Amino acid sequence: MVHRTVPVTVDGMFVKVCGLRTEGDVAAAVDAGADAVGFIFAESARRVEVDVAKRLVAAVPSHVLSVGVFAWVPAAEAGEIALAAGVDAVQLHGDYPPEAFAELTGMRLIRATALRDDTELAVGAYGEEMLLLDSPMPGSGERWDLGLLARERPRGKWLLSGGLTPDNVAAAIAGARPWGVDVSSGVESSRGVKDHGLIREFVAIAKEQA
Ligand SMILES: O=C(O)c1ccccc1N[C@@H]1O[C@H](COP(=O)(O)O)[C@@H](O)[C@H]1O
Repeated sequence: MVHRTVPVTVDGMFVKVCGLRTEGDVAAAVDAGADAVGFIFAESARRVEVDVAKRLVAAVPSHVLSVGVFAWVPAAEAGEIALAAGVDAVQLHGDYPPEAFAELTGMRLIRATALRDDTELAVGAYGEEMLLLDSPMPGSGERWDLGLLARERPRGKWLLSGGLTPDNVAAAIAGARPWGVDVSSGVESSRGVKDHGLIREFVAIAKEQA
């Protein structure tokens, strides 16, 4: 645990809104009913510095999970930044082996990966609390072939992500049947700039699908 122990109590579909950069973004996501909010520490137009993230995390109520998002950095480095920012959980994107997750024992973890033939689909296999299936280009707004889930799909706390929008999230949930969804690009007016109306719309539609 990084910041505080927040049991994830979910009302219907778990919804994470990611890439928040301002207090207004946090308020919009929380007021909309998001279960989790994400702050990007990876190379991105959405990246926030640790001191900014710390301020934003302080504005997240205790019933909402705050998540630090990292990509292809050493796990220990991600853990240090997460601790400094005070987020509740660490989301790791990349081909991290189980040993990398083991370095973060005690933290709440989200294992983020694109779906490939050899992807471990058992949620918790690497010690993670949630599994996130995303497009091969995280944060790009690109969709991926949900038909790949026909062969095998995860069970339990897994999140669908990659190119979701208010217009396509209902169909995506119906097809993939995830435990939760995660969005960034699809609730923006331009890259890195959140549209609060789209956040409200996305969360409301996703929550209706449970
Ligand atoms: O949002 C980013 O820029 C980003 C950068 C590096 C790793 C992950 C990133 N975001 C994650 O991507 C999905 C959202 O994807 P989309 O924009 O909705 O297609 C979400 O899991 C973010 O945490």
